[in-house]
Amino acid sequence: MAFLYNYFRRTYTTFFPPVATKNDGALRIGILGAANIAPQGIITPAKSHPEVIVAAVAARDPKKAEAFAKKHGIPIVHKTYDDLIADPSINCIYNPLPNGLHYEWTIKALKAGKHVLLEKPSVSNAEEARSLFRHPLFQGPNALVLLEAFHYRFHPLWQTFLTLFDAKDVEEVEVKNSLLAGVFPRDDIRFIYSLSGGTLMDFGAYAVSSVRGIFASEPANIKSASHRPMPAGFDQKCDEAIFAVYEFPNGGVAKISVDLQATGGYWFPALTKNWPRLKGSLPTLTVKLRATTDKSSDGSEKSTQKRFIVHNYMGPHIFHRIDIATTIQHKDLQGKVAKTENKIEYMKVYNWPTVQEGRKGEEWWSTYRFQLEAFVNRVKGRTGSGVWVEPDDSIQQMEMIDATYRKTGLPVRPTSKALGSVT
Ligand SMILES: NC(=O)C1=CN([C@@H]2O[C@H](COP(=O)(O)OP(=O)(O)OC[C@H]3O[C@@H](n4cnc5c(N)ncnc54)[C@H](OP(=O)(O)O)[C@@H]3O)[C@@H](O)[C@H]2O)C=CC1
Ligand SMILES: O=C1OC[C@@H](O)[C@H](O)[C@H]1O
Repeated sequence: MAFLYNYFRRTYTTFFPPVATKNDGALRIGILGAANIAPQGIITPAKSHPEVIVAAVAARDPKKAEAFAKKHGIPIVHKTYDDLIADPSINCIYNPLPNGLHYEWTIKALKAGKHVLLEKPSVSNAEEARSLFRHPLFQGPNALVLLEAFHYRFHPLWQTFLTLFDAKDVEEVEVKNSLLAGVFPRDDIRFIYSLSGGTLMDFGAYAVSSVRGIFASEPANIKSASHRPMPAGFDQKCDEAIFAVYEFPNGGVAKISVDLQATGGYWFPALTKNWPRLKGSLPTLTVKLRATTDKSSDGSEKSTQKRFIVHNYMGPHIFHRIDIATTIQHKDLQGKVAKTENKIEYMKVYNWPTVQEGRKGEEWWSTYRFQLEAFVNRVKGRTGSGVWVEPDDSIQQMEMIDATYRKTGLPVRPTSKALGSVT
């Protein structure tokens, strides 16, 4: 009972947090577009942050912007994105536009002197990423802050998980992310090539980012990559599902399997193959370490194999669990398995044990709230938890996405025209 009470209390507070009194010097954030993700990504997290005010929004249709502002209590509505960026009362921009517009509007915002919290994936491809993250604007003291919003990385679950093993010992990783068919219509921004859509750019970007984090390196080779195309009549340059196998420099292998329109998996497949599939909807990641062997003085051997399963690494504030499974095999002098022991432990992480500087956070903080804390700390020159998505990390992420698309035979997502003009 106490467990259920705590679960509901924590989850309720995540979505309806206490509203903090705003400090003098609070950052004033403007939102580009009345985006679906904005309430979750910035508006709710900002409520409990004493140093953040969501002060303005602009949308292509001013009426839509007005309605959005009214609903979320945003005081300023600008007629255009350019007006929002030019507003001298705004010092930070949240950019949740479709992927294909990330580059253009982020460069414009930075050039106007604003810090930018940029939705993932940062841009359309590695060419854009190099141009953006290595921009001369970031050189010199008091440089602006730009963060690719890989929110899951900022939650203590992810960072604690990474401390449970040494990256060089990882043998196999498997990431499965799927979403049941119909959640996003097939003409959604996620499936429009000119807006840099594609499953690999969406849920797939988390799969790529997480395996890079687990191996703490970039893949040496893409062994295979394939996709399920969009159905006839929809954008054939977009992947509805993506499957890839990567080989890492330590000899380990990662498999990703990501589907944004999952169907089937029921009894009577011929009748049910088009039914939306709920099973497998929780993003799940499995990590198998290389077995280690200890020899005793009498010549017998003990081999230990560890496996971790992380349930819902993408949204741990709603639910998560790490399963730590250990198999120990005792071998006799002839090398025959004399005894096998299986142990399983479960782990949940909602807090940092300590942070170098600043607030530790609350157990009800969402990934987005932890991310906002880190963003503000960086703008204010504080260390905080120390977690960050470094510029080279964002570039390498896009390099791996591009290489995967090439391997499938699909084109790399298109480079923005702004790359040549708004530099
Ligand atoms: N961090 C996370 O958990 C999530 C991140 N995302 C990321 O956020 C971004 C936006 O996703 P989401 O909020 O779901 O998207 P939306 O469909 O809500 O689109 C976002 C904004 O983009 C503009 N827009 C929409 N369609 C078009 C179009 N055809 N052409 C030009 N502009 C368009 C609209 O701006 P306007 O209001 O001005 O019309 C809209 O408000 C993506 O980069 C996505 O990857 C998405 C979901 C979750
Ligand atoms: O980042 C994301 O996370 C949640 C998903 O619903 C969405 O498609 C994706 O963009």
